[in-house]
Amino acid sequence: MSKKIVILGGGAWGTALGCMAAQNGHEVVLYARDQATVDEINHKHRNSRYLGDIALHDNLRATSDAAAALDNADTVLAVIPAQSMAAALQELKPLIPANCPVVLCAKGIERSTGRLMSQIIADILPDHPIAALSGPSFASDVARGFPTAVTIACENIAIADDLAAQFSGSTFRCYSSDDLTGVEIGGALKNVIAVAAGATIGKGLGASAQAALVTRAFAELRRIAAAFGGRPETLMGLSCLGDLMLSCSSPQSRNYSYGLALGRGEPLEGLLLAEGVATAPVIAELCAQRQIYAPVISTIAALLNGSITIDAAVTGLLSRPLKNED
Ligand SMILES: NC(=O)C1=CN([C@@H]2O[C@H](COP(=O)(O)OP(=O)(O)OC[C@H]3O[C@@H](n4cnc5c(N)ncnc54)[C@H](OP(=O)(O)O)[C@@H]3O)[C@@H](O)[C@H]2O)C=CC1
Ligand SMILES: O=C(CO)COP(=O)(O)O
Repeated sequence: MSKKIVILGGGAWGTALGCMAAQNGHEVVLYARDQATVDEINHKHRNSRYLGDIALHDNLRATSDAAAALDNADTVLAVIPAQSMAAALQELKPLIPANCPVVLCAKGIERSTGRLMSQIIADILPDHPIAALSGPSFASDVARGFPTAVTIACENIAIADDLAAQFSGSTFRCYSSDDLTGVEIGGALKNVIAVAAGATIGKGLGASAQAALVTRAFAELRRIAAAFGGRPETLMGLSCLGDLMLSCSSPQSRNYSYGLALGRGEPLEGLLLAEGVATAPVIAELCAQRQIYAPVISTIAALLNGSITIDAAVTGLLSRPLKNED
């Protein structure tokens, strides 16, 4: 059944998800604060600032009027970067219709508080069903209609199933899960590992070191997810393992590209926002507070704050004594 889907955020991922939802026959309104982006989407079916010359779906409409966008929304997708999510939702809160599910599409943890995105929603919009959409999916692939699969998680599985049905189409497949925390942890933490994978390759340490690092990190992410109340097996799916495969190997990933530049000793200014860089120290701190054994994350945090070199980080990690499933 056709729904009114409202996308908050006119960047690469919001625009791509808007195209996908329009392709599925929904009425889609994208809220972007930048009027030039709105005009370009409505008149030229492009978002050149974020998606180059990719032709957008004809039925994707945009507006900078948040009240008009959110009026009678059935489902809201929050596609604003993690560090800006709380401020944006606080501002838009009075406009979001009661009981309307909010689907989090950002991957990250709030740096200033250590909150997962779902904790932000629970604090700001406590009466709304919360879901997360996550998995291996580059915006440009989805906007072009390339085949993609993701997970949609909500603690109420009936809502997750309903959302998965709303967004699944001929080129975009959604699997449902009731493990919101597990899905969120996988999506947020893979960004950190992608930076490290890129740095390993950029430094010329080889694909074998990259594979060892990512595999050890994956074991660690499963432990961290369990400590936060998620199910380790959830991380075997698209939202963690799938996204590690994508983000730890492709220069299309901002996080991997940031790591490549770091490893090569290239200038980092001007690179696109790499969420893993913001997230690594927060996760390391949260793990330390909860006494979670997280050598990979803490080593990456130390690398990013400049207190150790990449060689020391990679060789140090690979020579640590083994513990449990490491
Ligand atoms: N790009 C991708 O391939 C994928 C991205 N994601 C996740 O999606 C999230 C967003 O990424 P992406 O779309 O690529 O980021 P972009 O940098 O492309 O776009 C971010 C958008 O958010 C808008 N924005 C920022 N702050 C606010 C605010 N306070 N109110 C309203 N709008 C705001 C920006 O507006 P303005 O243009 O005016 O600055 C911009 O349009 C990230 O968490 C990322 O991890 C997930 C899967 C794939
Ligand atoms: O999450 C993504 C793909 O699944 C996008 O990754 P980056 O943020 O590293 O570009």
